Amino acid sequence: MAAVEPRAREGVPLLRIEALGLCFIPKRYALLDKVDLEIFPGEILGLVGESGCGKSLTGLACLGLFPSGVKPFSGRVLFKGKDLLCLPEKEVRAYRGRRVALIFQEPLNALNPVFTVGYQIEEVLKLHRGLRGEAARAEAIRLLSEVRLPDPETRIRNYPHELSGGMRQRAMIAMALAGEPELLVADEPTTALDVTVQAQILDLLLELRERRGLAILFISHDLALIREVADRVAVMYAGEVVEVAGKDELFENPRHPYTEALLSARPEFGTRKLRLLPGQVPSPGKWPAGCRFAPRCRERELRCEEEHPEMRPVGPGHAVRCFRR
Ligand SMILES: Nc1ncnc2c1ncn2[C@@H]1O[C@H](COP(=O)(O)OP(=O)(O)OP(=O)(O)O)[C@@H](O)[C@H]1O
Repeated sequence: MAAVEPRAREGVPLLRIEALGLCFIPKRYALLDKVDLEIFPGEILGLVGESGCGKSLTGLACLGLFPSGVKPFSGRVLFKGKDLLCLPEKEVRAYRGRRVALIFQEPLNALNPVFTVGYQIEEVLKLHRGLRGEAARAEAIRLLSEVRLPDPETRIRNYPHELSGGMRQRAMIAMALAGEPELLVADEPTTALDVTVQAQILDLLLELRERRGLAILFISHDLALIREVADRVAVMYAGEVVEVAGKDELFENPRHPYTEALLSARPEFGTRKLRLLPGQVPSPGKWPAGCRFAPRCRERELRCEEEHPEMRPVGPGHAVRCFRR
């Protein structure tokens, strides 16, 4: 796999999430609370945390998408300074796919089984770039070869079920690129793939970032993967970001006890031993009043159980939500 050079955060963020809170309306409890994130042009931001921490909801929010029953109750989602939460739905639709695109674990959920791969990519080209007929077909073939789908002239006539898992993932990436987005939200994009195909898709994403200057929000529960691709990393726990830092800084100098625990929960090299974190992420609606990680934290003190910590800078580009670090 190609080595990734760490990047400096340059200029103004492409996307800035500010104090975003999401509520599950039927039960009236928060799913995300005061989430802050910045994604800079051309960078890969890794978003990591255990299942249920809120990674996917944060990823969807980058597209101004909220599952049914889920509504924002605070904050802003600014793309180049424009708040998606305040735009009329028509404008948000034009933004989705054109400015920001989404790929996820299961391409069969993104690709429609009754249309050919080519037809579906051409539909995006028509919608977002006004391409039709021969021009659209030629561009669809070019996109499929850009994502290294073998024999794109033939594959374009295939239905999704006629492709292997890795090929479908490539076709979904080609569809995501069709609107020429500046940001790609990749939600566990390689989790369902076997290890070899996984490495090929990661390489492809790195290549696309180089060639297109694409920024990527790379969501994964797997820190080893994040380490391969990300420039910076944000760690989520129970609906909030608890640590953010440059990749090397986070891996070499983790500050939050949760980040440390996640790092030590990785399988040790050459063994199959996995040190698991005791306890579970508290469910939404059952977050403790103080630090949400306190019940699982060996270093907790009285203050951690009583007060909710805010994010605090601890070094250049490094912030942590912990009183003790
Ligand atoms: N449509 C929904 N309605 C109600 N609750 C939801 C909905 N979607 C997500 N949640 C809840 O919000 C919390 C965060 O979910 P999210 O899918 O963002 O977590 P995640 O970190 O991506 O986890 P995973 O890795 O398992 O996908 C979870 O407790 C989940 O059960």
